[in-house]
Amino acid sequence: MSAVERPRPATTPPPGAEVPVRHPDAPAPGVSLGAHYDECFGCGAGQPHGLQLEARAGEGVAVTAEFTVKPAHQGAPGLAHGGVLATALDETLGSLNWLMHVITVTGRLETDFVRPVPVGTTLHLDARATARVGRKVYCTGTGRIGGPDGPVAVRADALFIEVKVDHFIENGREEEIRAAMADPDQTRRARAFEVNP
Ligand SMILES: CCCCC/C=C\C/C=C\C/C=C\C/C=C\CCCC(=O)SCCNC(=O)CCNC(=O)[C@H](O)C(C)(C)COP(=O)(O)OP(=O)(O)OC[C@H]1O[C@@H](n2cnc3c(N)ncnc32)[C@H](O)[C@@H]1OP(=O)(O)O
Repeated sequence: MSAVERPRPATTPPPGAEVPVRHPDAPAPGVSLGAHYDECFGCGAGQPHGLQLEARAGEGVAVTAEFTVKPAHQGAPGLAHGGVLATALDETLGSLNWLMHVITVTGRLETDFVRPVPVGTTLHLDARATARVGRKVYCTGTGRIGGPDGPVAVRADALFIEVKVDHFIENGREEEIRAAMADPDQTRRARAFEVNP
């Protein structure tokens, strides 16, 4: 099959896709984004074994983040589990929502594991949105070890799909949805994504 006939990978934007736009009210570069949900396994402080990943706004539609691998994140002895590293990328890519003021969920996440990541390592992550087509946001990210300019240990290309807050209200377990809706701070955070003039 020639390159022309081969189907385009789902994470590769089609020609003519829109360039993602930074929302005018997006947090300034360097500002910490905080957790979108306190119980989130990726970023919430309420999950002791979670990643507790901390993301900051970057320039344009980009973010940076750090995550330190804990003993609870092992796959092989002394090494991070690949699924945990994919979660770190997923969470960092998901944080791009704050920059565009949209709510998106992961549709597809393609991850390359390039180097093993030992327990105790701080993974320096970055992500940027590369294209938008309708509800689809194309994005890419890397995780480096030894510093923000260190070698790449993991990388991912992803396709996120825009949803409304109802996506969570209709699909989440009632107990947690009720608690989230009763929490004014949570409602404020969800609104910050949805207001998109
Ligand atoms: C007040 C209470 C509220 C509390 C809420 C709290 C906070 C909310 C705020 C923010 C939270 C949001 C994000 C958090 C950030 C980071 C966390 C990490 C991110 C995640 O971890 S998030 C969890 C994992 N994620 C899922 O749980 C998704 C499960 N899934 C679905 O819910 C559906 O599947 C959905 C909605 C994705 C699509 O469903 P749908 O019916 O709406 O739309 P449809 O299928 O028509 O797709 C439309 C176009 O996307 C293309 N498309 C879709 N899926 C594709 C795929 N997989 N590959 C290639 N293309 C795909 C189609 O081909 C079509 O393309 P086209 O338009 O070109 O035809």
